[in-house]
Amino acid sequence: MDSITLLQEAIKARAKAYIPYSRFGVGAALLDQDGQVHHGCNIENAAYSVTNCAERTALFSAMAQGHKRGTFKALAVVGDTELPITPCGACRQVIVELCEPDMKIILGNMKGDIRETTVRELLPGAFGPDELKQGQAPE
Ligand SMILES: O=c1ccn([C@H]2C[C@H](O)[C@@H](CO)O2)c(=O)[nH]1
Ligand SMILES: [Zn+2]
Repeated sequence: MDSITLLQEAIKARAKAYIPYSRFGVGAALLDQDGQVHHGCNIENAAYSVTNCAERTALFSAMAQGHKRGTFKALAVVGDTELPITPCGACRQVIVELCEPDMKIILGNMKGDIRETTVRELLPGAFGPDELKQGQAPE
């Protein structure tokens, strides 16, 4: 599936956003290794900080369907921004956790601007699963 098609899926996902507070809809489309697309949208909350972004919704939805860390092929994200949307820090951390460093990230806006990047570029120097040493309790 090409980048434009995945971005079009992200636009479809954006229509499902639950955004009573910000009115700022975001859509995400996650391509898995079987060629299936998992939609994500932002889902806000009256307790604002509990809001889930579109990117995390797509990843968590796919994981809940049984897809595994590191098996995803691409993630497209779209919002009504001046420049292609740029994921928040929390989502970057979750993307690093669940996606390979060289996985493609396609960022877009509603005017058709597109920026392609990678997981590695989105969060350089990330603290990820490889940094955790198991079973070493502090002295
Ligand atoms: O990449 C982004 C940036 C923002 N939002 C959401 C969070 C909140 O609902 C609204 C405004 O920040 O947009 C996303 O879903 N993804
Ligand atoms: Zn986010």
